[in-house]
Amino acid sequence: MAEPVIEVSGLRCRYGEFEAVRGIDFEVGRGELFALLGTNGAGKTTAVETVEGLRAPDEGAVRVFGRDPRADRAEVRRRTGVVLQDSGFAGELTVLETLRLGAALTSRKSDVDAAVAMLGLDHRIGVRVKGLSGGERRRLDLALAVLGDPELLFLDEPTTGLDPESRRAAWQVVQSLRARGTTVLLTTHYLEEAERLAHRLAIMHQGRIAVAGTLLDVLATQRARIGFDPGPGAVLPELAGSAEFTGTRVEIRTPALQRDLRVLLEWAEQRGVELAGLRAHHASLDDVFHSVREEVLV
Ligand SMILES: Nc1ncnc2c1ncn2[C@@H]1O[C@H](COP(=O)(O)OP(=O)(O)OP(=O)(O)O)[C@@H](O)[C@H]1O
Repeated sequence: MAEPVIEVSGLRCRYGEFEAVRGIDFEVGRGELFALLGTNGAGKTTAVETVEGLRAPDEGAVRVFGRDPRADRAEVRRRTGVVLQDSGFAGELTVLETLRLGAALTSRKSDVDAAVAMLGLDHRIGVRVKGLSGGERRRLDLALAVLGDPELLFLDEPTTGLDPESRRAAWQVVQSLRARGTTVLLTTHYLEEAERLAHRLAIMHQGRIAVAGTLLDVLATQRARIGFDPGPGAVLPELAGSAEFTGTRVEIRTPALQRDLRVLLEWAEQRGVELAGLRAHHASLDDVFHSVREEVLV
């Protein structure tokens, strides 16, 4: 991995007696987009707030740029952008005034025009913030966070509440940040968002990381699926996976997708039959998430 920008080891966080984060480890390398997913109440916000230096670990260690984000808050903050759920700026200010205020508050050299252009807000700069749509507000939040081109960006559920079109527009912005080499820690409830944007991801459940890695690593924790209609009285060949019949259709869950598919295609070829309605695919992130929630992977 590239030089780590975020290092979390053995992190535990408690609220009184309740342990919300129960010993998690992860690293985010320079230029990497790392997505933290999880079931409700899994501990994502608590973990990210600790990385942001907003709360102290009860146990374990957090390093950002090799520093303690609380003890060296000024230095870490100078190199970091944060997208909050709501920027909290006054609704009476225009978009341009808000961005200028944001630029004045960051110690990095900020290019307001570049942020406006990147986020496609050019035609809205004279509009008061209270007159923006939800999607435009989120883009303004993003524009504020990318002022001064931070090395590290925390994106906390950046597309929550957006319609599909605004969500796609926000993804484009995140993709351009990714292309520029900005390191990003993203938390999201949208599996598709993580699937499209993240280099690596982790799924948390009840304070622990249940599964982590590249998308392929994570998908490989679940069996792939092959489904087709074998026709009446068919006896399937021996497969690595297990078959389950529902009506006329058979569903095979297999750890060896390519091998079982080859065996089935050869079998069909020899019998001179079509595998009607054939579908073969790796597990989806949704399958993995479901297994985590059902605690199969914890
Ligand atoms: N201030 C608090 N006092 C007591 N318990 C808290 C506090 N904040 C969070 N918790 C509990 O800690 C656990 C983790 O919460 P956290 O907000 O970190 O999870 P999350 O993964 O971000 O959840 P969600 O996806 O639902 O927003 C939850 O069970 C939550 O109820």
